[in-house]
Amino acid sequence: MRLGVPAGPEFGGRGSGASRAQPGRLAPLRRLRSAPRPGGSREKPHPLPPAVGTPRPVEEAGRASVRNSPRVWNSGLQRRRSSHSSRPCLPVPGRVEGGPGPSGAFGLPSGKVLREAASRNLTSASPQPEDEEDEEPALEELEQREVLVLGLDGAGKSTFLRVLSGKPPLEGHIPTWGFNSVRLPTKDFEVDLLEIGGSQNLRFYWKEFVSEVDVLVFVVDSADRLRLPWARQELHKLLDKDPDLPVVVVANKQDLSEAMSMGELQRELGLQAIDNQREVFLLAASIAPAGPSFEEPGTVHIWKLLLELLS
Ligand SMILES: Nc1nc2c(ncn2[C@@H]2O[C@H](COP(=O)(O)OP(=O)(O)OP(=O)(O)O)[C@@H](O)[C@H]2O)c(=O)[nH]1
Ligand SMILES: [Mg+2]
Repeated sequence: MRLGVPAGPEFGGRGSGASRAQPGRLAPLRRLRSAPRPGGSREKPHPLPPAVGTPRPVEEAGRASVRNSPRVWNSGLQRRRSSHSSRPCLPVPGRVEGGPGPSGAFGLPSGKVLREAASRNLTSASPQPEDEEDEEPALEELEQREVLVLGLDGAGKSTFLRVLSGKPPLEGHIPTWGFNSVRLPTKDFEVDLLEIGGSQNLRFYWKEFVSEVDVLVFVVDSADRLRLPWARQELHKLLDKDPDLPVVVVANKQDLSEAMSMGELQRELGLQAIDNQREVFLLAASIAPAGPSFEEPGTVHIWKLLLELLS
């Protein structure tokens, strides 16, 4: 088994990968396939035409629109992706950070549903009739990339989405009871990031979505030693579900003194054992360090890697 990229300076690492990387930097990691997937072996779920409209540079991601939890349903989804036909709606209260109040069940979004909601500037959407499928709104023309953000509750997923979209982290942990999404434009495409809450009753739904996205980001609380075995178990369930999906494991909360080293995390998460054909990265991060100021958001390097993988 090849243990990928040594921790070079460009990744903010310090050598063997056994030491803790600097918070906020890309950490020693393991890349098992040298080239990013340039639309290669894994078929894009939405082979859409090239982006239209005014391209915006990646650096402007902070100004991206944030769509907090549009209430959407799965209507129309089944027609594009057959595997969606069995996708369940989340039988959970609809309260999501910044989103509408509790009422009824959520159907989790995928790119198409998110695009529909965004194009209509909706925070909630009703089921769409079948014959609207052919009417593609302007936003539908934009090329999309989809990233699923998972991890145990409290790992930092919502914080990641907030910081990426230029918002300050929230004080304390406000659990996501359904999903949470953000769309970030780049000059070449738009990136939809979808968080599904990490509480135990929501983890069941994670696997329904891994085959629908381009990259999986799995956020781990590096200081949560006790629950690491659960994180490992959930991560490997997802890996088993889609053997080709590139995975970025974010070892978050590296600012905490009790945070595990990258070597330890690599071992405890069982990353060495992962199939050589898969792209797997382990990145150290402090997405929202508890201490005073920090120079750059802890998301910068994660975002750069995502862009590389999605290009
Ligand atoms: N010390 C420290 N705390 C962090 C960091 N990132 C996030 N947090 C905190 O971790 C807590 C949980 O963050 P969330 O983003 O809400 O966690 P989540 O993964 O979305 O959790 P669920 O929605 O319940 O699945 C919050 O209090 C954050 O401020 C970090 O890098 N360092
Ligand atoms: Mg959350």
